[in-house]
Amino acid sequence: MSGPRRGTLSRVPPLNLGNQQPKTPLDADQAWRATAGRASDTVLFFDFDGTLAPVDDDPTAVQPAPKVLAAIEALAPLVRRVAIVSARPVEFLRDHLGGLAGVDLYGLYGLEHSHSGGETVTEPAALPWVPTMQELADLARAELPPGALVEFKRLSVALHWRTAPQLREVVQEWGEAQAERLGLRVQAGRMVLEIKPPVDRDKGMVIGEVVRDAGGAWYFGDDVSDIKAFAALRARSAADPEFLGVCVAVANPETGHEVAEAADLTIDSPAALGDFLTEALPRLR
Ligand SMILES: O=P(O)(O)OC[C@H]1O[C@H](O[C@H]2O[C@H](CO)[C@@H](O)[C@H](O)[C@H]2O)[C@H](O)[C@@H](O)[C@@H]1O
Repeated sequence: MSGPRRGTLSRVPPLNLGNQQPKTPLDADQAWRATAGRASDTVLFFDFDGTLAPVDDDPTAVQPAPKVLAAIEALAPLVRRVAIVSARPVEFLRDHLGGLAGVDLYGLYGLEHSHSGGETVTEPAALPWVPTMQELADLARAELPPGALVEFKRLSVALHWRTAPQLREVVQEWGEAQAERLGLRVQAGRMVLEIKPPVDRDKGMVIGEVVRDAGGAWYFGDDVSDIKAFAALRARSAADPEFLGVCVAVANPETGHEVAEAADLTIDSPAALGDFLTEALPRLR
């Protein structure tokens, strides 16, 4: 198994929000020990793609890595809350988490949520944008060259070039021009450009709200959108030195460097995360 390693410290701060506050000075062992003393007051957050599930060419074919779901299910009763925070719709998360109980789901960067198996609630300000997103997906399918993959997610459209990397520039330019034309927002990701409604909601805002009265939190993520979540934990720690925020990057060849720079620890892969969480379990019991 590949264990966690310290994030690399950079002399020149990278251009992201995650490095604006000091990192936690603890290694993984110390961080779990500190968490054990406040487990019932700690929230565990996980991104989905690239964190719980290894990347696949086909976004519909992904599955969580072995051990990950069993470890999360066993951790859930030991901590205050477990939450999955993803760009995927809540329905997709529910279908791909194998009936995981007692876990909160935040989909579409927080535009949707479902608490502990409850109904899915959509941010009302986003709903009027559904027809625009549908039209955008149809237009993308008609206008983008073969090889670009268009993923319609009701309240966002993801334009993928993983299986046709030569199309990166064409897809990005097309997506950015459409976002400007329609007054939408873009979010970069791993070989993907995501186009979203102009509604103020991101992973950082979700995390900021959930940890407001928590004593600690861990966030595991692999992509640039997860850096906003790291920043929310940094901000919470800065406001309250008693709060323990631990930011963990899951390594990858695309966004890995930037995310690791913003994190306290780096884990090699979703499979290694399964081992990491399994080994943490007895420490919280
Ligand atoms: O917030 P996340 O849960 O990390 O979602 C981010 C994006 O994940 C998916 O795309 C990524 O994973 C795909 C499957 O492994 C891969 O083919 C693609 O290249 C990656 O960008 C998802 O399809 C997107 O909608 C999410 O925005």
